[in-house]
Amino acid sequence: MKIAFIGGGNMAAALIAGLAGKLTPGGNIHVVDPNPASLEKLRQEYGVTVAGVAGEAVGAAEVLVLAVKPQVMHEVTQQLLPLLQAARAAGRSPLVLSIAAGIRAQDLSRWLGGYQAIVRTMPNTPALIGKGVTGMVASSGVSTAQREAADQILRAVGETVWLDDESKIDAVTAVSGSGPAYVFYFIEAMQQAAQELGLTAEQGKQLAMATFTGAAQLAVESADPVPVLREKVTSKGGTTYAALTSMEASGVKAAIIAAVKAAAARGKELGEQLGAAG
Ligand SMILES: NC(=O)C1=CN([C@@H]2O[C@H](COP(=O)(O)OP(=O)(O)OC[C@H]3O[C@@H](n4cnc5c(N)ncnc54)[C@H](O)[C@@H]3O)[C@@H](O)[C@H]2O)C=CC1
Ligand SMILES: O=C(O)[C@@H]1CCC=N1
Repeated sequence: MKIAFIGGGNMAAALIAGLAGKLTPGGNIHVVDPNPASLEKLRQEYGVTVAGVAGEAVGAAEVLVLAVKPQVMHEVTQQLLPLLQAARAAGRSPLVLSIAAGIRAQDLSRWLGGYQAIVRTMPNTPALIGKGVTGMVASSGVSTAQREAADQILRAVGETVWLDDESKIDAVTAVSGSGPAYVFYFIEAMQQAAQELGLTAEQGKQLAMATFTGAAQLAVESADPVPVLREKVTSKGGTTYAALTSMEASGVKAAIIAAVKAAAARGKELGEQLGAAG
């Protein structure tokens, strides 16, 4: 499979790490980015071919992964438009796979001259260690083979969840796309509490990290549902009860739910604002 990445930043690097030499040889991956330092790093690590601007190698790819910030997506589509038009004229329609937050497939399609073979995805940063999860939705012009190719690309860095309706991708963005930041925020708070209670930074870090990874793994592996696991930690009148009662009194759960909804609303708003271009 020949894959071209438009944008060679954090998320592209995570995907390339999962793909190069596994799903496809590094030499079959082409990366376009105006930043020479990012390109050189990717070229050295994975043997990918690189370019500062999109050219022939992009037009020749079977999959174009759009991995730039949402704010530059319109400009990038205008650079890709002639290459896709040439591919179409030659009887090919490469799959366009976007990982950008907020950008709607209908806008990508319009910016790309009515192009229909588009898969919109929302990965997350644990993809960097092969533990990502990605929500995905396919436009009507995507073939079964292209859908499978998109799934393979994202499965190279974790799990995939297919959606039947693009409007749900804002919820995915809010839950799992932004989600790692919420977890890191909670870890930071636990570490700060550990230090305020007299533990060293190193001890607080070790305790918080092991608690998070251990509890998350237990939740995945246990036959018990998560609320039951929580109850098993919570002795009546004990320490956990004191902590959870304090959290309830502070409205922590309601605040988390409101925060996730704010992220979903921002995703929708970004889509509407950026979609107005072009
Ligand atoms: N960071 C995250 O947690 C997640 C990010 N995303 C999405 O992934 C996309 C990329 O995000 P990151 O990798 O974090 O950003 P990044 O800033 O690390 O990478 C973006 C890259 O695009 C390059 N670029 C800028 N203009 C370009 C152009 N005209 N042509 C080619 N490349 C160009 C930049 O030089 C940069 O290397 C964004 O749309 C974001 O919404 C999706 C899921 C999670
Ligand atoms: O914060 C953002 O907009 C991106 C999308 C999901 C994670 N980071």
